[in-house]
Amino acid sequence: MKEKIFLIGMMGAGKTSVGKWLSRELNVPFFDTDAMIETQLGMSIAEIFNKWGEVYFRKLEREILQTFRDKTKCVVSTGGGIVLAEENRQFLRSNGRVVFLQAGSETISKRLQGDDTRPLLKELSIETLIEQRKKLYETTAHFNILTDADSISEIGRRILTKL
Ligand SMILES: Nc1ncnc2c1ncn2[C@@H]1O[C@H](COP(=O)(O)OP(=O)(O)OP(=O)(O)O)[C@@H](O)[C@H]1O
Ligand SMILES: O=C(O)C1=C[C@@H](O)[C@@H](O)[C@H](O)C1
Ligand SMILES: [Mg+2]
Repeated sequence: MKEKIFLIGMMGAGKTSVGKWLSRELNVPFFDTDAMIETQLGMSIAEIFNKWGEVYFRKLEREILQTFRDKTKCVVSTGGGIVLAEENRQFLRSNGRVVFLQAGSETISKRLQGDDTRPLLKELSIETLIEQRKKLYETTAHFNILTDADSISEIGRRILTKL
């Protein structure tokens, strides 16, 4: 593997799980932009949204993404809304291979059941978010992988064959 791999997609699509699997398999570092932001601020994503709002969170997200400019081989799981900024979409495509992990709303609802740490889901439904973002994920990614039916390792192997 020569490049950075960026995993994009909705919350619950499996970016963190598959990203960790890929990084172990490829023996390269794993990063998670949400976790990096939380570490940097010493606060959870929900706390950041509550205290400073989404606009500030998106600014932090854009800044964190830029730190990958100088990194070599690694796997990066990105926040579900990373594709909302044109600047991020361009950065992702020109700095690595971008994989869209795609899951249907039923799968996502099932995976996020009982998880009340998602600020955006307090205002919008999963269906609405998918509707708003599907095109952005598709046009940013080099290829997509459906994650509804397969295990994390099966998804990881499918990505490796396509890279
Ligand atoms: N292919 C899969 N099959 C079954 N369960 C899965 C699969 N992928 C992920 N999950 C489960 O779904 C939940 C969400 O997965 P994960 O945290 O990897 O998603 P994510 O895309 O990183 O979401 P977010 O970053 O928004 O938290 C976890 O509990 C995980 O174990
Ligand atoms: O889909 C989104 O916009 C988000 C997804 C999460 O990964 C976090 O980045 C945050 O909760 C926002
Ligand atoms: Mg994640």
